[in-house]
Amino acid sequence: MNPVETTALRKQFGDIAAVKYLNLTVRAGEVYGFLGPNGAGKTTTLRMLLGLIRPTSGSVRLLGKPPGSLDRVGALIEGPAFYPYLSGRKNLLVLADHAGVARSRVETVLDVVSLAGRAADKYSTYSLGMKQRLGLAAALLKDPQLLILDEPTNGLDPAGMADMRVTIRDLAASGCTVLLSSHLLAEVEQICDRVGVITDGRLVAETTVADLRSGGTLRVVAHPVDQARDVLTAMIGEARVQASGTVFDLEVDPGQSAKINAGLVGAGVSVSELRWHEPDLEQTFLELTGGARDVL
Ligand SMILES: Nc1ncnc2c1ncn2[C@@H]1O[C@H](COP(=O)(O)OP(=O)(O)OP(=O)(O)O)[C@@H](O)[C@H]1O
Repeated sequence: MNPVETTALRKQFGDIAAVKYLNLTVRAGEVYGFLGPNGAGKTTTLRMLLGLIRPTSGSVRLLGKPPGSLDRVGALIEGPAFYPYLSGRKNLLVLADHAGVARSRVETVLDVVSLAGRAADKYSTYSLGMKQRLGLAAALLKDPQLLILDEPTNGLDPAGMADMRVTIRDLAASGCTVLLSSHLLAEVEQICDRVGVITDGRLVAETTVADLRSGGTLRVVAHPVDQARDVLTAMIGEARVQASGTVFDLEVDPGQSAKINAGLVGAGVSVSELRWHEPDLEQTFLELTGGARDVL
């Protein structure tokens, strides 16, 4: 059983089709990044997953059940409502009592989000990052198997973002499955195992972050060009040689660079550059999201 499964999930707001036939699968134990530009349909999807709004059609299974009052799902989706005049700790105690969770759990979750040192201070004195961490602490009270986080680092400064990333990875390492949305490619790349790219309500790609990073080329600058092309074609085949002037991009493993260099030099070709060229993730995402620059 996958912790999250949607089938042909769709949401229509009047004339706006916010989510279009979405099939989403989040596997147990992974951190899944739901990446898309502003307005792509991420929040609408997460709200449907949590049963906060009803899908127009299609279905949702969370931990094998329809959405609703699931004890083992934690969420940070809309800015959580806390009492400004109570401390962080007192706010969590109120929530714990309301949810029937043991009060001792409050200290545990304060530790997990590194807020124990400021837990006695009033919520109204917290920075945005601390407010966000308290929101996460609240989502963790019921010791969830699945965490659903909508843009968990939105509005945080770089240090706050880094803290939040570490906390999320730690939670995943302790066995919690995490689904988070983001409009930042770099963030998803750093925290997630797999990524689903959504744009205009549709899932346009789903892949592992490892796969995204693979697939670079060996870049060679060599001349005379015609002779270099002949040697390279003979060595690895025409289909794996892309040429632009004296620059060749070769679809080979990085480990083949020494052999290719030796082949070229041995044939009397002069090699002035030979280096591994990483795949251009930004370009890939621009293409996938129709040029939406706010994912970068
Ligand atoms: N309650 C609503 N009524 C009408 N339209 C809505 C409503 N909620 C969302 N939409 C529209 O649905 C589309 C998807 O919005 P959604 O908030 O899900 O996107 P998002 O990917 O989460 O973007 P953001 O990062 O900006 O929140 C947008 O065009 C939005 O204007």
